[in-house]
Amino acid sequence: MTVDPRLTASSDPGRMTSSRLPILLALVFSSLFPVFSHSNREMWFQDLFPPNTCPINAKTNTFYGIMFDAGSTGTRIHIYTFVQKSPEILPELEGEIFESVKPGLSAYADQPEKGAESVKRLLDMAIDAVPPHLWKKTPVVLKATAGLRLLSEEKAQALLSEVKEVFEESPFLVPEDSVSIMDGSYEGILAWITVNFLTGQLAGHNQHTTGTLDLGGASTQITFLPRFEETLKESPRDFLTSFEMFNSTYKLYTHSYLGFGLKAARLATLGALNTEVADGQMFRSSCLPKQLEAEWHFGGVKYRYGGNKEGETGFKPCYLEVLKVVKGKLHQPDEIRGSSFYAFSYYYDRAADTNLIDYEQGGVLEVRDFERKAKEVCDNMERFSSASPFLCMDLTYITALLKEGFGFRDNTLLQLTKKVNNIETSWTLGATFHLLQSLGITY
Ligand SMILES: Nc1ncnc2c1ncn2[C@@H]1O[C@H](COP(=O)(O)OP(=O)(O)O)[C@@H](O)[C@H]1O
Ligand SMILES: [Ca+2]
Repeated sequence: MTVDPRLTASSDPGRMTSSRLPILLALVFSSLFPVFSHSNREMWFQDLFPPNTCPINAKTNTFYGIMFDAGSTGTRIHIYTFVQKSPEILPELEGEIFESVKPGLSAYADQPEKGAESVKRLLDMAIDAVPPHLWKKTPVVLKATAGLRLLSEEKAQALLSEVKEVFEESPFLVPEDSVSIMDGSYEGILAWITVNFLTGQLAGHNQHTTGTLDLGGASTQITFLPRFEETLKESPRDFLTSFEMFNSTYKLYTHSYLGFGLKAARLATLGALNTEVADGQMFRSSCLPKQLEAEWHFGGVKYRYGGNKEGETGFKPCYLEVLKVVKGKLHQPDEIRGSSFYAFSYYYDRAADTNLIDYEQGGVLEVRDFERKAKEVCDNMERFSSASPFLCMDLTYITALLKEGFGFRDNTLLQLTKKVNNIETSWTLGATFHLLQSLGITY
């Protein structure tokens, strides 16, 4: 029995990452907001927040932002602390408190109150973390991703309105639209903002920004800043989005593929995605251990699945099965073939599960490393039988998605990083910047 290290990592309530990023952030902010100067007292956030809320005479100020990520496999709270030490000094992103619960909201499709309860338990942490005098000024927002996108409108709305009620009963600031399903393209853009902000790339002239790959349970995103005219010309219109943040406009390539997250891909490989599942129906695959027969609940449906008892198993037949799921289904922008990308979520988890990277430190991999590991696991399933029975399928899917789906080269570099300077590399930070910007909150 292997323990998912994420479970231990996230079962530490109130874990405070008190990282300080003063130098880095000062650099980022000062180049993002070149208008800043001591003499005219213009502030870095002048364009970020309306002038009437700029705390020109404020002393040390701490302000908070609470962002919930209602993912398909879990709900996570991110409580960000920002400090404005004096009007002359740039505010710092001081730290983040992070906690998560499983399962995700969509698992409560038929019990929306219970779903909202799981959110409330996380929100109680914010009550402890944020000083009472700041509660009213601290916005709380929840954005749901693919899990809720896949539910019926009615079930999704029932969950969202229960959560809204929890927010409204809390002492925090509840903006309009505080509970919603996020558009897939925002997920990609906001994660891109987070990563490039945390790595200081937004400070320059966008020369060295890094693209991002997110592999969730139900959907997957790819986002990068195109460098070549060709990419802009050849990409489908709705893959290109202009986005304003920190006083700059970014024209990004981004797309969210619904149904191409790791768990949805398992169902697709088994032939069980978007089909009526008959009672007792068995779905078999050459990517699973021969003798396996088991049940799996996903999105409120029970699936029976198993290995190819009589037939083939192993990497080759598995790759062919998985290929059917991705081949020709994704747009392949030429310019990404040779670039490097940040990759998170299940890319990270599966790489860590198979010791391709260190669970805490992350690491840098080439696309071919996933293929090598997929072969090793699929061709020796009995050796990996203590791990998830889906390990072979997952690694093979990741390999096929990267190579045949997006069209990456074998030697494309992937940077797997869970945290930069102790802050989670999640779309939630980008979303919090956007939130603060729209609310004009500074303390
Ligand atoms: N903030 C986070 N920190 C660590 N892991 C995360 C975080 N957000 C998502 N993950 C990982 O992402 C994967 C699932 O994505 P999820 O967000 O639940 O699905 P989706 O994005 O499709 O709604 C899991 O591997 C989960 O552990
Ligand atoms: Ca996600």
